[in-house]
This record gives sequence, structure tokens and C-alpha cells, in this order.
Amino acid sequence: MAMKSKCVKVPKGEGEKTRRMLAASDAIDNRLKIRSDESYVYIPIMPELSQEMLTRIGISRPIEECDFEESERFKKIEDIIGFTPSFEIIGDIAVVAEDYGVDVGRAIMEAHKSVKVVLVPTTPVTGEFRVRHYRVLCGESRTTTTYREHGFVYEMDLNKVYFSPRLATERKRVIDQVSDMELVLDMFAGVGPFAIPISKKALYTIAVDKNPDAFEYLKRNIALNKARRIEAVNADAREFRPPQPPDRIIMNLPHSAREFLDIAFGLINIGGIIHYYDIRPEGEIFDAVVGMVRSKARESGCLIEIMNKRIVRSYAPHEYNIVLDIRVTGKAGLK
Ligand SMILES: C[S@@+](CC[C@H](N)C(=O)[O-])C[C@H]1O[C@@H](n2cnc3c(N)ncnc32)[C@H](O)[C@@H]1O
Repeated sequence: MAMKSKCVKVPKGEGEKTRRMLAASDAIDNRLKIRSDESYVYIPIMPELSQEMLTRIGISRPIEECDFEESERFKKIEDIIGFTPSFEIIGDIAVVAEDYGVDVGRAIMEAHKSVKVVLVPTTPVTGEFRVRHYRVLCGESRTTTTYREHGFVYEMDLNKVYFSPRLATERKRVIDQVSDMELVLDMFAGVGPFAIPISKKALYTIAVDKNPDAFEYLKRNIALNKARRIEAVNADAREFRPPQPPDRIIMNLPHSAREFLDIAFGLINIGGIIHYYDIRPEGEIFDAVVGMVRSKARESGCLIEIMNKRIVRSYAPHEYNIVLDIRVTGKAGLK
């Protein structure tokens, strides 16, 4: 059956080189067959790939749309085991939502050829560093992987650091807002998926994380992505003080970011923006949290404007991960 897909169209002589560049960034939609005519090769690409991301990969062709045949090599998991298990893919690791058994792990690997390891969580995301532990269900015996997002690459050990690919759209939303004269502080940076792309746009970026393992991966990922004008800091965000008031602060520690709001309000420049994340119950999503933020702002002597409030994703049954974009419009005693 033919399917419409985004694609890159290149002259035949450039086909293999382009295919390799796209494959290195996991950007090819392998569910569809690459096709060609007399003059051109048409390579189907992943739906989320934007023109900007394509340019970052090094390909200066416009994204087009064409019909493609489905690849025979692509077998759906339902065809193998009769149901669709819940799992997410981080780099070449699939993480299943529950302990389905080895047959499910093998089916995931068969349907997703790039998956080399299937992990089952043995703990919830827990503790100050928001880390989760895993057991290998099948495949290679490791928890380290390399993940690509928005044209950047991140190494990580899932047993030692927090990471969620489900925040990719939210990260892009924030990254897109950054302009070139900003000092940005990421208070809870993890392995760098907000801070590293931001560093390519901002004047200077400071990425803080208290987890020594996250800090090591953060430094490694800064180097891997050749990021400049960025500094990794292994510190408690409550104690760290940037050299100047930041124009933007990212507070992506949803379970306890509220305990750091006084610090963020104290640090932020007038006119600056705070991206504040929280976990909220269904039926009471925004009112109480907006009230809490306003009262913390008042206590810190800040005048604020809540520019935007949105649900980022569902977090657990009847719970949502939300974000507020808060602009500080004035501070007591300052103009
Ligand atoms: C939910 S994760 C977010 C990571 C990253 N922003 C991302 O999108 O992947 C929160 C991070 O905050 C770090 N953290 C927790 N408490 C902290 C503190 N007091 N100061 C600095 N970092 C902290 C954790 O180690 C963890 O890496």
C-alpha cells in the first residue's frame, strides 16, 4: 500500500551519501521503501524532522512529500505477538512499560531493527536525581545508549541519569523561544537536552545538575555537540549563583521545582522568563498552581505575568505534567 511521507529528493549521484547522513541521525523512516526514478532518489524521513533539523544534519534540500511503498522488512509487533505492548525507544534501547516477558522483547527487536537492548524498569523514577533502575529483558547487556533529538546527540546511562524522549516537543517549544542576547540558566539540566540546543542560540548558557553522573554526561554531550558559550556546573541549584541575572530560567524538576521558585525569582532579570514545570492532578490542573506561583512571586517581591500555561504530557493516570511560562515584569525597589 502506498503512503504519503515527508522525504528528501536528491540527484542519483548524491543518493548514497545523503542516505548515510540521514541514517547517522536516525532520520530515515525505515517503515517505507526508498525509491528512485531516472534522475532522483527519494528518501522517506521521520515525520517530526523539520527543515531546520535537516540543515543541522548537513543536508541543504527542501523537505518534499511523496508516495512510498511500505517496506516488507518492516514487521509490525502486533503481527508477531498479537497485541501492541507499551514501550518507548531511547537511542537503541527500548524500555517496556511492564514486565511482558522475553517474547515481547524479541518482537520489539524484530520490528525495530535499530533496537539492540530491551529494558524493564525495576523501580519507579525516584529520589532527588529522578533516576530509575532497569533489568535487561533481552538483547545486549547494557543500559548506556546514544540518543538523537532535534539534530543533537546525547550519550547517557539510563541507570544513572534521568531522561525522557516524551519531552522532545516541549524542549523544542522552549528552544525556539530563545534569542541571541540571552543569558540562560537551566537549573536542572540532566544530560543537556534543553541547554545544549539553547547554547547554539543564546549569548551564554549555564547548565546546572546536582547528580554527578548527569554532570559527567552533560560535559561529554557538550563536547560531542561542539557546543560553545555553555558551562556545565555540578551543584545544587539552591546554592548556585550565576555571575549575572539570567534572562531565562528553565525549572524542569516537576515534583519539586516549587521549592526553588524563591531562588529563580531572586535571580531572574527584569523582563526575563521562567519555564516552571509541575505535576498536577486531573480536575485541578492550573488554578492552585497559578495561585501558588503568584504568592511565591509576591513573597520574592516580583511582579509577574503568566504568559502561557499548558499540559506537556500525561504523567500517570489522572496526573499531568504541566508548564507555566512566567515573565517577571518588575521587582520591588528596582525598575
Ligand atoms: C526531571 S530531570 C530533568 C532533566 C533535563 N532537564 C531533561 O529534560 O532531561 C531533573 C534533573 O534535576 C536534577 N536535580 C535534582 N535536584 C537538583 C538540585 N537541587 N540542583 C540541581 N539539580 C538537581 C536531577 O539530577 C535531574 O537530572
